[in-house]
Amino acid sequence: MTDSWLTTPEPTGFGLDNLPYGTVVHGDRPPQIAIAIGGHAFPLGAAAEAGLFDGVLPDTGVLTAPNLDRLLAAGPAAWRAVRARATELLGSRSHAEAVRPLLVRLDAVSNPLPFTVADYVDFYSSREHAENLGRIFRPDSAPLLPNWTHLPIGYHGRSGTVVVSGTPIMRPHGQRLPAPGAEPVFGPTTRLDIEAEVGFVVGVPTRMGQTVSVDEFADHVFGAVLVNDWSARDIQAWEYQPLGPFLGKSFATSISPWIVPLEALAEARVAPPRQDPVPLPHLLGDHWGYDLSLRVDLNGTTVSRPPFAGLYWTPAQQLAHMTSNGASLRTGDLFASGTVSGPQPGQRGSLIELTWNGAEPVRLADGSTRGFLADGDTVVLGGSAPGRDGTRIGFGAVTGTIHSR
Ligand SMILES: O=C(O)/C=C/C(=O)CC(=O)CC(=O)O
Ligand SMILES: [Ca+2]
Ligand SMILES: [Mg+2]
Repeated sequence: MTDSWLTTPEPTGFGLDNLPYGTVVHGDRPPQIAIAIGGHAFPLGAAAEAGLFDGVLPDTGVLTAPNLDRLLAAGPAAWRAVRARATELLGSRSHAEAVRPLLVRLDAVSNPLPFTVADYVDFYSSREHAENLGRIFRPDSAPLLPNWTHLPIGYHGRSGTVVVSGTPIMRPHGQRLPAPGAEPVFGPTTRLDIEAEVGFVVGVPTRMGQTVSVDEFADHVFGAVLVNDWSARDIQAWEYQPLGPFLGKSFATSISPWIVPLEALAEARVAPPRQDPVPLPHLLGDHWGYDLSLRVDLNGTTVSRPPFAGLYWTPAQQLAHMTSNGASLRTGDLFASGTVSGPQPGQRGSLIELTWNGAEPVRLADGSTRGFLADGDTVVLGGSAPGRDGTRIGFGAVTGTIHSR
């Protein structure tokens, strides 16, 4: 926040070098897009109507739209132009008089889903996570299947149940085996879990037959959000072979309301991990990882701090792989990294790993323990990245509370 004329009592991670985008509702005004700055939202619809973005984009409707769909589709040149103008408006004191009356405190707005989620893909790119799940689900086989080091494994999820932070999570019902070898029963999951992930939001679409190379990542991807891919482990374990996750993961996936633009993550780029074997050519190019630090809080107790930097497959490789067969992209496609787990036990991004399938429950600050989630539990995922000059780029948070139905 040091460069802005706005000051906030405590660092929010929403400084001038971040400027994440979301959708806000306040008062009687219909939803509009906004940028978060410090403890405030800067509504871009109102700003455009006040003439503050005149001449910045050929189509001002992009800024007065009810969500980010049109800005996502407008592409990198438009993203740069809006960001440059917002940086001027929020960074230079000469604009304070025009901007200040438009600002709304973040605690006075609600955040609808920031964009229309088109398709939703979930990868499986953390080697530590994949090995842990392999050991738990398939104890008699090698932890990694042979394809894992050759391509970013993923599956198509259910975009219609991607919800914004704060949306109540209904405990799913489904089939599970009450004991190994027993007959299946139907009822509420007894193994409700989280998955701490990072999701990337596609702006610029492609035609069918077109592919997106590793080098073209930034031509298509707008930014990143935190993702909690809620998972019912008992339903999953029974249903997943041979076609993969289905109802155990399709009931809800929560995302954080503010999309951090790729440009804000420039300082967070890190070299990708060494890949052995060297991937096939369609997965090679100029690519990088991101040094994002995640945090998982369960009812106010921090239970994990997953590091994103060590992920085996990078977001650019995920996108290249996802389009390598010629499948088209749509504006609003969301592809998530997969659960982020690091090598240390305190860095695991799911309860099934943290508690080793419930056998070693985690202890919370109130003295209670959890193998999996109980009704009434609240999970908050947070995240941040290094910014310029020692500052942090904040992702805000994605929260969800479990309800029975
Ligand atoms: O190994 C399995 O059978 C299942 C793995 C998962 O549940 C992981 C998944 O959804 C992808 C991810 O988040 O990494
Ligand atoms: Ca997942
Ligand atoms: Mg899900």
